[in-house]
Amino acid sequence: MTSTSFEAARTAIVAVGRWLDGKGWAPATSGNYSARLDDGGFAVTVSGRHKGRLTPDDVMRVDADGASLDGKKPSAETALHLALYRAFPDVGAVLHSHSPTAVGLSRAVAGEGYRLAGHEMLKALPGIATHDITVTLPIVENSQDMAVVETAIAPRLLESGAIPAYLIRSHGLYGWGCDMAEAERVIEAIEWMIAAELAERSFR
Ligand SMILES: CSC[C@@H](O)[C@@H](O)C(=O)COP(=O)(O)O
Ligand SMILES: [Zn+2]
Repeated sequence: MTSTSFEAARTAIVAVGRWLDGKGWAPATSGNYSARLDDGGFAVTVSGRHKGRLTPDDVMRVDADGASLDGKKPSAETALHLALYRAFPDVGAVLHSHSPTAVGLSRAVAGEGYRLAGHEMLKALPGIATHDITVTLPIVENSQDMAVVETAIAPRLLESGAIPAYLIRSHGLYGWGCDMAEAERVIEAIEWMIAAELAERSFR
């Protein structure tokens, strides 16, 4: 499923906000979520709302250019969501989380990516059927100008073996999937692998 009704998207987005906040991955109004709609538009979280306390009214509609269709103010990062829907027609949902572990990794590690290798959890990512693989989680620099972030990440998304996630340094994690369940799985799997690597280092 790559698109859904607005009402179903609202329900799914409210629920995913509660889940991410419960994990500690959506503090202090951070994060934003979206879904592709049947009518060609997109459901996205209203800017500035606490994502663990969303109501259906905190989920709004935008067109493919990000213009508000109901007078509300869309997420400041709507352009990053729309870029993913444009690049991948089979993407149905995009999630953005702000976990301390993922952000800590992005600050501690220099360079343009972080390699994840050998984890059984890699099989939670779409298209991966073995632990015996190395993937790169791209890291791009943060900017308040979404066009700058989008330009930095665009070529990385199309690399061979690219995974459906990236980190913005000192900011947070983006993950996506064909539907909300797959996007949740991607975020949860990446977060888990980052936490596992942190645990591994602490044991050494
Ligand atoms: C402390 S709020 C973090 C924001 O600046 C931003 O990064 C974010 O994730 C939420 O912005 P929003 O406009 O509510 O979608
Ligand atoms: Zn953010």
